[in-house]
Amino acid sequence: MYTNRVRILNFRNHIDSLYDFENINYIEGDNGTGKTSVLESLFVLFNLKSFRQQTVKKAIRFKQDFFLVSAKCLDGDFQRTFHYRYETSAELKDDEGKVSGKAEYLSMHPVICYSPEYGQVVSDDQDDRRRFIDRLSFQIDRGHFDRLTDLRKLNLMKVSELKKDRLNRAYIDSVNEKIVELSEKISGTRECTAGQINDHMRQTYAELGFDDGFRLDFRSNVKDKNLLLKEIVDRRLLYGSSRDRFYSVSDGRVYDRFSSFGQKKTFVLITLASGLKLLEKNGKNGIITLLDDFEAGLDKSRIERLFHLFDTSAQIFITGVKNTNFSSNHTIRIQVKDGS
Ligand SMILES: Nc1ncnc2c1ncn2[C@@H]1O[C@H](COP(=O)(O)OP(=O)(O)OP(=O)(O)O)[C@@H](O)[C@H]1O
Repeated sequence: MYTNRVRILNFRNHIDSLYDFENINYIEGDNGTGKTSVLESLFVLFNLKSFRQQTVKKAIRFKQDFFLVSAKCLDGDFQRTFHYRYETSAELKDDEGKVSGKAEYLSMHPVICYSPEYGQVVSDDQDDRRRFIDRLSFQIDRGHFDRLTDLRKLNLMKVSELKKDRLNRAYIDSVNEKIVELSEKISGTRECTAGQINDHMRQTYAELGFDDGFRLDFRSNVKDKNLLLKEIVDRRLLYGSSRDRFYSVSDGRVYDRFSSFGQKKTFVLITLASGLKLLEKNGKNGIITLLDDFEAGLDKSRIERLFHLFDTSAQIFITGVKNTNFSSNHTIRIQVKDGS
């Protein structure tokens, strides 16, 4: 996917902005002018959710009823315009009308995104870490998406039964049978994706000559079936893929919090770049990379070496206060500010 032009209407501080893009785009502007929001609008369009810790609805410009993001894209050899409108719910259209089939749409244009607003593998919330691996896993294996949807439904059914005074054990056992089967598959897929990311990461850390070689450590409880009995005693969900956890590990030590900002940012960027390589290896192309506030906190040589990891993407969008490292690329200076 290649985005030629985007129109952003009533989206955060953007009243009605129009931008033309090239291969590598640098979106430059003072703080609060709406640089991140440009990337966010593209992310929302292609991922159907925001990377900020907020629902998409919050992006509607204050005092307005809806937002609209329209993008003229090159999809292989075809020109297509996508429109994502949010009023009370999301509505996605292309030139031919309503776009249906969420899984297919998402798999059509994978997006790799770095933003300080987007926790992913270093989020305090394990749900975000799982989601990061799931997005990559699902790009490789569409079945992963369906299995996650089914598991969510089964877990809800089990939780509602666990809340009842008198339990229907036969019902719980039959739900558990399916949960075990799905969880084993889901956790297996996640472990496999994390393993492949680790292979790329190991290689990248070595190639870049960084000695803080981090990797992802995957932990799952799906082999511990005793937890299914404990759930009945405790009356809460304890078993399955929804409890899978990911940790960042270096030299056998778990880093829940990184003391070095640069080390943490490097780890996230290398994880993302490894995700990009993994998708490419699995035949995905046309990948869009969003690098929000990319240069902040990184020295010049790190910026160059880390950026290089993404240069196979179909299109790259970088934001920053001042374009000093990418001045030979297409620069868009934005001045939206409060839009009033
Ligand atoms: N729903 C909304 N309606 C109107 N304005 C909003 C809304 N949500 C956020 N804003 C404003 O939009 C502006 C854009 O924020 P954004 O994070 O995109 O800026 P930025 O240029 O990336 O800033 P920084 O350099 O500080 O990261 C901010 O001034 C913010 O206050």
